Amino acid sequence: MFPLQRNRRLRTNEALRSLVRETIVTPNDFQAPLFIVEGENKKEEIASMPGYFRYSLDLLKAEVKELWSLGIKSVLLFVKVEENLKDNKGSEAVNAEGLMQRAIKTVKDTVPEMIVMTDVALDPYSIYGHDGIIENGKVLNDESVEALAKMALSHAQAGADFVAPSDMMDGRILAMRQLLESEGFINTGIMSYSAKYASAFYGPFRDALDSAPVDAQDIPKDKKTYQMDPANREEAIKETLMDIEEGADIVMVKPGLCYLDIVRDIKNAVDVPVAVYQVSGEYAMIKAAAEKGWLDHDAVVLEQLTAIKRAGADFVSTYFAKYAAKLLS
Ligand SMILES: NCc1[nH]cc(CCC(=O)O)c1CC(=O)O
Ligand SMILES: [Mg+2]
Repeated sequence: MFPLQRNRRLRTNEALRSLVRETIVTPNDFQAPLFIVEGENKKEEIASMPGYFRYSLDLLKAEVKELWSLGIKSVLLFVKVEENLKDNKGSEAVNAEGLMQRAIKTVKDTVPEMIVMTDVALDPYSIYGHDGIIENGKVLNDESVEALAKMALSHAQAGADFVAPSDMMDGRILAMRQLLESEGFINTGIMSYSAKYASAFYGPFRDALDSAPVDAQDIPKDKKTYQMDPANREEAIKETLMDIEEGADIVMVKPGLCYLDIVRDIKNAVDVPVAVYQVSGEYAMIKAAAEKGWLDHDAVVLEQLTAIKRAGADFVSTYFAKYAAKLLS
């Protein structure tokens, strides 16, 4: 007797494998997060993210040109805010001459076609390292939403193509959409971090921006009252459907690898593009294991990006964007 199906036949050689391959990853699938710092001629490596840097605006230009030349068509901007500019309300976030607002203009002036998305959350601007305003030991929802909507408007005014609220307050997408519409920014999109988990994988990011929740009395030690419980699945669909109803153009699942079941659930449930954020801790894990010689760095990078896309991501925000684009070229 012979086997009725010889599945190995389709795996005989690379030509055949590539013919029947279900998921192809290209630089079109990547969005590059960028960390920006005040000053000149600065390219600072982030200790817990080897090979990843914070750039001052002058050096940002060359980086953005290189990304574009490699086929990466979108960036997601984050700023490291000077300590003396931080307060509880994130007042600096709406400064028309602030670092973010100048960064948006710098990117658009350098490569006008580059799609610029901006992180909207108060944590880099907050003396307490929280995404919203704090009062009596609690993160206020509605007051924070009001501040976040103004922040989004300020980014739109500076020229952002999309704002990307990462704060997980309730009702912020509706508030942002309404404010943007009423101010004439009808074409500014919203990419909502709609299913964002209270994950331990954000540590290196908080090092990069010096934005971790501070350890002080009456300040919440973590973000569990607004970011989602990693144990929850159904809730991710509820959160995401609500954000779409409120006006989100793109929804996001974050982090990536531990949440690919959520990615597939959401891909099946919605008819808008689904983004996935492969976060800083995921980057750091691969770097650390590769540094020790325990994993094949390049193979693992491509395998993870392929897996995220296979799970249902329409694109991936990834610190490997530039590197993987080079690998693929
Ligand atoms: N709200 C800000 C924000 N936007 C993206 C990340 C994490 C990204 C990463 O780890 O790569 C965070 C940190 C956090 O929520 O604490
Ligand atoms: Mg929500």
